[in-house]
Amino acid sequence: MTPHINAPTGAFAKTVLMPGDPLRAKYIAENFLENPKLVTDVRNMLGYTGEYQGKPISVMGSGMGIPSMSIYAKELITEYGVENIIRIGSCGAISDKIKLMDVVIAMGASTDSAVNRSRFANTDFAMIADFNLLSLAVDAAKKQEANYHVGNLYSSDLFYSSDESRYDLMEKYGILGVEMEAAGLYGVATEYGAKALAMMTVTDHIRQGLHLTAEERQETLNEMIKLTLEAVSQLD
Ligand SMILES: O=P(O)(O)O[C@H]1O[C@H](CO)[C@@H](O)[C@H]1O
Ligand SMILES: O=c1cc[nH]c(=O)[nH]1
Repeated sequence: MTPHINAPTGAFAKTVLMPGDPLRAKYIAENFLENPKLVTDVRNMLGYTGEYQGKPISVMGSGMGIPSMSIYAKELITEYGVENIIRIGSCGAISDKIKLMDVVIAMGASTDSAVNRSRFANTDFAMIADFNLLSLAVDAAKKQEANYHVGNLYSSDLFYSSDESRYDLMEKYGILGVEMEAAGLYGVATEYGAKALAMMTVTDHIRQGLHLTAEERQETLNEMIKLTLEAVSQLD
């Protein structure tokens, strides 16, 4: 057990899906996994282990922002032997080429957070996804005929930013979506020797001021969840 996770040793599968919202973790466990069992509930950051197509898999909330994600991801890897972490989240798009409900698969993650510079002698380490997880996700997205994009994500410390000009820069540099955890997850996975990927559903269009309804969020997140489960079911 850790200060933040009250599951016994061995309670997590080697692959953990991590949405930001612990209630989304509950929803996924109850609707997509067989025999789901609650394994941790400290601070209501719910985590479950069940099976998908006969293979053990866990799902746990990460909370919002890099600090929260970093605590849980680090403890899952070093204290529970977790090998693969896949963030399944929501993001805001900037470019008109990206539509609401599209799926963004984060080959890389840029950030305004200082955590990765703290790790890497105050220099810029390129935060990238594990190539095998990325390939499996792309294969699953093709098979599912999802509208997907692969590229660079931006993990922002601020959900509410008054600097609108930053979105011009992000668009110029090809950022596909803005969210708040992926660059931290990639940093933790790199530091502690695990594999990571972040998959996002576009729930908001920042420039166009568009937002999915609650019902649309549910349906499109379902598509991403199925796609992710299909991808991780191919892991050894
Ligand atoms: O839907 P989740 O996974 O929480 O992701 C996004 O939503 C939250 C902000 O509303 C942040 O955590 C951001 O990264
Ligand atoms: O961080 C986030 C998440 C969803 N939508 C946004 O605009 N930003």
